[in-house]
Amino acid sequence: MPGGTRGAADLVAREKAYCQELRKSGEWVHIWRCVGQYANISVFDVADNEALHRILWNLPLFPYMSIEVTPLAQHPSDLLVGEEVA
Ligand SMILES: O=C(O)CC1=CCC(=O)O1
Repeated sequence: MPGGTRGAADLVAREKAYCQELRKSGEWVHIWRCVGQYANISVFDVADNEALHRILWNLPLFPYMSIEVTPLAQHPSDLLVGEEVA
């Protein structure tokens, strides 16, 4: 990473602020740490592929990440099926 330790710390701080902004807006629904790895699993609720692309592209750590995207659909056994989800 450019800027050594201080540059890395700045990027991580910007990543956290960006994440928290999107958590508050509701587009970044979950973020979980993968145990024993510097990795996370996140769930996004976005309008379309373009919205997800914009979010990921603008991640401060994006240039240093490996990202795998798995589109999800509602499961028919989900207790929330048929209910209005806020
Ligand atoms: O620490 C990570 O997994 C990278 C990251 C993404 C959002 C955030 O706050 O940190």
